[in-house]
Amino acid sequence: MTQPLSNQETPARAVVVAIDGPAASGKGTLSQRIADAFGFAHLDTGVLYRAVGVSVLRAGGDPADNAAAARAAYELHPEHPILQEVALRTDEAAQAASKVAAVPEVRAALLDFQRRFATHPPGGAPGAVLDGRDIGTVVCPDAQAKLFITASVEVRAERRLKELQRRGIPAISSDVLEDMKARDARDSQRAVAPLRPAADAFVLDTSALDADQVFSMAVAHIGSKTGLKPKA
Ligand SMILES: Nc1ncnc2c1ncn2[C@@H]1O[C@H](COP(=O)(O)OP(=O)(O)OP(=O)(O)O)[C@@H](O)[C@H]1O
Ligand SMILES: Nc1ccn([C@@H]2O[C@H](COP(=O)(O)O)[C@@H](O)[C@H]2O)c(=O)n1
Repeated sequence: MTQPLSNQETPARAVVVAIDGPAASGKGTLSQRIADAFGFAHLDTGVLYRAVGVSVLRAGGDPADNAAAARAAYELHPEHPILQEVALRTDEAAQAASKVAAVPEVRAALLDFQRRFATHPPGGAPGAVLDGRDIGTVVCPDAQAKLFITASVEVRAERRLKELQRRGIPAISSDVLEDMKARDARDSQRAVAPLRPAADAFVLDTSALDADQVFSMAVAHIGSKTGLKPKA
């Protein structure tokens, strides 16, 4: 992936909040709320892997083919229209993403863009929230605050099922659960940048917490690490 077009440079060191966790744990919802509350920029890094996976599928390739995946990753750039497509939200895209994500060359190709987003948040924002699988461990190991958001696989599958139903997408409960287990296994067992909490991450099991409770606990943790409070 090539470098982003020049955004306003940020003079002071940007605050970086790393939020990792498995699929449908709620990290995307939390990350956007944290970014809005603190006036930070937000990068959903899963979108990058989804875009690479979908590009390979569209080219008629196999997402598990290292060369095809690496090629698609190097061709991706921050202004690429595929990054805005709703097609990235499908389960097919998620499964393809988790296959290309196991390819070391893909991860290497996407690394600079993610790091530059963290150090130079777009629009001159004073900080950045990045969510994914390896933000606290690999992409931004020096992030000031790291959270690992998780929940039981059954709870996560139920949340995803409800989300699909809300969006009018037909889905079968047992299929959603099996797909989530398969993705969890691929993401946590791969050799490169596997899904796991950083040693210094605040691990939050949200199985019995609603989104507001998770937000409050995350704000308190970020405050304790950075001294920052959300904007009024
Ligand atoms: N604490 C929570 N309690 C109940 N539902 C939640 C909670 N947090 C998020 N959700 C809902 O769960 C679903 C998944 O959340 P979200 O998309 O934020 O997860 P995610 O970890 O970013 O998933 P993915 O990695 O697949 O992108 C959404 O429908 C969201 O509204
Ligand atoms: N930092 C990341 C982010 C994502 N992945 C892979 O992409 C898949 C889709 O991610 P979502 O967050 O959109 O669900 C995910 O299953 C991972 O395989 C990654 O490896 N690293």
